Amino acid sequence: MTTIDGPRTGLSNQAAYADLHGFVAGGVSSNMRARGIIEPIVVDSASGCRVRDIEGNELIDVNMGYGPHLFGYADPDVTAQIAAQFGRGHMTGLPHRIDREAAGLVAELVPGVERLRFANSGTEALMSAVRLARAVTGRTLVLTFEGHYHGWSETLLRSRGGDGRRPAPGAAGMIPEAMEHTLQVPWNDAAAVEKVFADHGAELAAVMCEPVLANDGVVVPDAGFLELLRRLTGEHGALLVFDEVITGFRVARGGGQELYGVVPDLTVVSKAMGGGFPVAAFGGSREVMEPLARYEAFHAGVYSGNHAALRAVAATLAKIRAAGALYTELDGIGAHAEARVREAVDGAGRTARIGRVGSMMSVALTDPATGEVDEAGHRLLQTACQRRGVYFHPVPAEPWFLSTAHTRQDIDTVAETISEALAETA
Ligand SMILES: CC1=C(O)/C(=C\N=C2/C=C(C(=O)O)C[C@@H](O)[C@@H]2O)C(COP(=O)(O)O)=CN1
Ligand SMILES: Cc1ncc(COP(=O)(O)O)c(C=O)c1O
Repeated sequence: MTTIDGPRTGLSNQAAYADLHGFVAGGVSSNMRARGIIEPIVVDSASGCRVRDIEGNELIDVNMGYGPHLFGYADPDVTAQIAAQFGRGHMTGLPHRIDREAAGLVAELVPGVERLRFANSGTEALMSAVRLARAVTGRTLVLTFEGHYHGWSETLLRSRGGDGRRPAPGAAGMIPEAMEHTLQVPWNDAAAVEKVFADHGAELAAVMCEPVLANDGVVVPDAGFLELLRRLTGEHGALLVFDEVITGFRVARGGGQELYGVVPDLTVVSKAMGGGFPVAAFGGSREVMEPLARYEAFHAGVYSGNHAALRAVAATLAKIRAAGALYTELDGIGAHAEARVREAVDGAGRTARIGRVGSMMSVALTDPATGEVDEAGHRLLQTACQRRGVYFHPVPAEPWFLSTAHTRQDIDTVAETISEALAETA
């Protein structure tokens, strides 16, 4: 029986990460996550709000795996149930008794979901949601917003900006025509949205957004903006799609649509839904999902809705549903973090842009003269903090994701570390 925690190799983080590059192209299986590694760190284990690297260092983590862990790493309630499912068979490819419980919980907690399909990742779910919107409306055009990330599929991986608001493909190897059916406008730009509908209203299959932008720092919708999207899509026969991969079960029990009281036609959820297990879902009203119920629209995936994933969903959502004061608690932790980080930055005579909704918070050092994000200064701060036992993402666009595992003392330690690091990097 091989143990999962064999003896440490004795390699340094640097040496182990260099070795890893010999086998995993880029050292990590995501370009997005490769940006998160300036000073190499190779994890040995994680629990609560801490990761331990292979050198034996323990760090307080506020990136927390990019958002799935409302209750911290290795939550015993969820992990015990997933482990038990593996012991009972976790992938038969057949309908399972856990399917009803998991789907029922999503439908109960998310206002806009009556019926859904499960998938393995947010990218898959969003790709499928857009395909369904095109099938339902018979149209192809999709309106997106700058900075909003909807995964890396062929028609959704966009660059910023774009002539005439048509973005360029976001990666090498994408077909040049990949964005032919995609428009993009700045977030919170009501005039630009109105113009798109004036010019293309009859062609639009969908308008897609993160109800709270979380991939370009945390930027909330302007008052009335989501309502504008809801009104215009309704008037023009387009579907409103909320990408709640991050905000779902994070900013409120029912996600951004509950927090802001705007219900989309299609919702995509992932991350917090599975408590860190890879799983996603897209869903909407019975009517919108009917083409899939009749197999007239297409979605597949041999692992979609596998029993381990749905056990993770059922365990996580049952815990969320039962925790009456969860979002008050998470907001309290976030407010404490915001206050202490502001104190640390002010105390160092520096400036920062902080955006926060509940336990999701972006912190970006800024140039006091221009107010623009100081990317280089932020990276220096991040490295200095990581050396002192605190990990946050070196790219300021990536939010902090706090959890019930973060105590006030942990947050105070993070803020004190930032103070020390700012003094060092002044
Ligand atoms: C709002 C939103 C997301 O934030 C999102 C994924 N987010 C991230 C993906 C990362 C990665 O590919 O390693 C890490 C983070 O940059 C980011 O949170 C996705 C794609 O989900 P997935 O990565 O599961 O295919 C869709 N919508
Ligand atoms: C040969 C082959 N390629 C691709 C896929 C798609 O993989 P997934 O279902 O994980 O998306 C499958 C799934 O059965 C397959 O058999």
